[in-house]
Amino acid sequence: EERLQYPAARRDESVVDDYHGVKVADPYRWLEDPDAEEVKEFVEKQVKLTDSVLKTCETKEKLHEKITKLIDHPRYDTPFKRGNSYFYFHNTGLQAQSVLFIQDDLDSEAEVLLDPNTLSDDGTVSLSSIAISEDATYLSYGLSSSGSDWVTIRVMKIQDKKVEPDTLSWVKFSGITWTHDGKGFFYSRYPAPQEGEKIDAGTETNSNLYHELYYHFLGTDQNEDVLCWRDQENPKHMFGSKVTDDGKYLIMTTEEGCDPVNKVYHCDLSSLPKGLEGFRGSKTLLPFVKLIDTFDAQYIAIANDETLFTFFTNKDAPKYKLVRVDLKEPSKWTDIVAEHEKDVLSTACVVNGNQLVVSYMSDVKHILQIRDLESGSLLHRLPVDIGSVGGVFARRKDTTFFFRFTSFLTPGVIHKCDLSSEAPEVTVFREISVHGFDRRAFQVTQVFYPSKDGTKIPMFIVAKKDIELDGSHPCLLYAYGGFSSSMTPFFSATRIVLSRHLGAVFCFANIRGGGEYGEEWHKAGALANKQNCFDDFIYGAEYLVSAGYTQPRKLCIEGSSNGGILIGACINQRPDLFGCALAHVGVMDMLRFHKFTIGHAWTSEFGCSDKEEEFHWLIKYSPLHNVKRPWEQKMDRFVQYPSTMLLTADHDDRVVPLHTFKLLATMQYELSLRLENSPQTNPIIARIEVKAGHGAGRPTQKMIDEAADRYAFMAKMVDSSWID
Ligand SMILES: O=C(NCC(=O)N1CCC[C@H]1C(=O)O)OCc1ccccc1
Repeated sequence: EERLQYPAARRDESVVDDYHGVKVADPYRWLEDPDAEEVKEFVEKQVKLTDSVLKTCETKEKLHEKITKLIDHPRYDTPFKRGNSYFYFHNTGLQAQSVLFIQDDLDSEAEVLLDPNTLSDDGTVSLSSIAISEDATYLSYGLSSSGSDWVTIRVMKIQDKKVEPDTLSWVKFSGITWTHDGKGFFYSRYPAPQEGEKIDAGTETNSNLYHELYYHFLGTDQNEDVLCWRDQENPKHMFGSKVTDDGKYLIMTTEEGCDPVNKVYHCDLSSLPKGLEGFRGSKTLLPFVKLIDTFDAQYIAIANDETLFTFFTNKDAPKYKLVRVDLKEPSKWTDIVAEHEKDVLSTACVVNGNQLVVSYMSDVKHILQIRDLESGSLLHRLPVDIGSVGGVFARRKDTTFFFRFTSFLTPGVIHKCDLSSEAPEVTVFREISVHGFDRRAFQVTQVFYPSKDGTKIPMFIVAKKDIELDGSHPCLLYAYGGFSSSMTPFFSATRIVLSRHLGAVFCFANIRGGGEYGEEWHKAGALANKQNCFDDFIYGAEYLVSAGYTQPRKLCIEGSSNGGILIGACINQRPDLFGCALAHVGVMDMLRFHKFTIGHAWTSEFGCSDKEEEFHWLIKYSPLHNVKRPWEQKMDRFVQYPSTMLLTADHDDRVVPLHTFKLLATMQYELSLRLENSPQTNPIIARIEVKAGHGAGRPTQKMIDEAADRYAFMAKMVDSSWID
């Protein structure tokens, strides 16, 4: 087939860095400036090239239509109580953003409280967080534009839905937590940009440093807010806040990266002589007591009775446990729910006065239990199918709570659990049905295949029932592998369409780096062990081929963000194993990622090229630095890179687009431009979205458009035919 004409991108051979004596060229360094005319031209040419390729992907329109139809079903999230009202999010199907509803009772008329779709004409303003005051008088909410991490906090009076003038800017990576007097709330922010420092809400690449914790008094200007905490000596530190259920304590957590470890400071708000008012206009920080002042474990406060606190922790418990401490005797800790020998404690939430709702992850499936808060002893097991439980928003004073259940073949069920009688009563509160989807046509299998070092890796395989294991099927293999983030079953309308109309098998490999088996599993795929993630994924692909599900030229691999590294590294290491590769918002320059926006927080997972030993970990797998021509390697047969689509967006300030731009230019040059008649005929392209970010808050239409594009590309490249 004809070879693509790639746009030539300038190579500045003069840019060579010295990492601990090792010279590393970075000829596309100029692509790191999103505002440079030359970069805008680069993007324009790449968009044109990609559009020309997408025009030849004939399943695009049909995929778009089928995905739109299947996504167009009403979706609800779990209801939660504040004051005497219930709140829940709902999407009728194709709304750009879900809408927040309020109702007095579960079966009374619900009305719209906040509809983010009215905040922009193209649905690109999204709700990033909400917090309702204790008596449900006020709703404070964070708005983000074009998918950026930057948030503007607003406040609405619930009773008349009037939006107050309060507007808080420069908010990022922030919770919102009200004091129970309803006078205001704690939130986190970054300092306003210095003179001349360009911050334009999501397209800048400046590093986010010197996080601060503030308290905002309702009805005042942001510049009157009380600075509660900051740490000038530790620019990477980030501060979270939570007011306890009894309204008495402010619990502040400090993180310095993405590892599940944090400090815990507490402040007894009732002991402040003049309350928080006493701090207005002063630079004095709040008087915190340091309960935990190291980063050797994670501690999340889940309940307290006066000074007796219950914490969710991984201290000496990589599969997590619940512990208790009296603030008056901070060195005496006792186990309440001991670490399970196999299952990972995932969530714990106090409910019904003195009970706990806890969920465990057992071989990547959730178990739900009710336990006694005081002793931790098991009271009830709640019946849930094989799948994922989420959205448990319980309050100590509620006897009822709701939870969401989903799985690969269950679009989403909201269950209600009533604990008012002796035995819990679990009922279906809302069932999300997807018309035209018949789960009986599909089957889900969980396999445990051995990786390179023999470690058993779980993988979910979803396929139409009774397929022939003759290697003929297109297959989509997805993984993430990092940040102790676990990938449990979830419903994807898009993948159902791929299965039904392209005959695709879709798979999810729970590779190391995730949290599926606790912190050991996470650490086994991080820092010096990152290659385990790639081995796990490669062996998963080999398993799918040897078991007859698919064959290399029909196998498409896909990953996002940290999962984008996975894709970049795997096509570098095994270009022969895949027919297609889709890498979303990947971190592709592992030597420089820590210099941009929040990248510095990821050194806990990847290490940092500033350190010699860690540089040698990173240079070995960094996608940008390991693009090699397979036909020049000692590959045992003629090999080229799979057809590759890199995806990014102009307002992605989590993983800045420069990673994708630099890898794209490098692959197009090394594999094609630098040779006459290169053997690389598989396309290497990028899909660059505008007015979009890392993914959170992306409007439905943009998600459908992107899915249709990338899977039409996949369909063409693995040469799968449409099934009506
Ligand atoms: O950076 C992340 N999360 C990690 C993240 O988004 N990553 C990690 C690598 C690339 C990208 C991804 O995989 O989505 O969130 C910001 C944050 C908040 C609080 C404390 C530290 C950091």
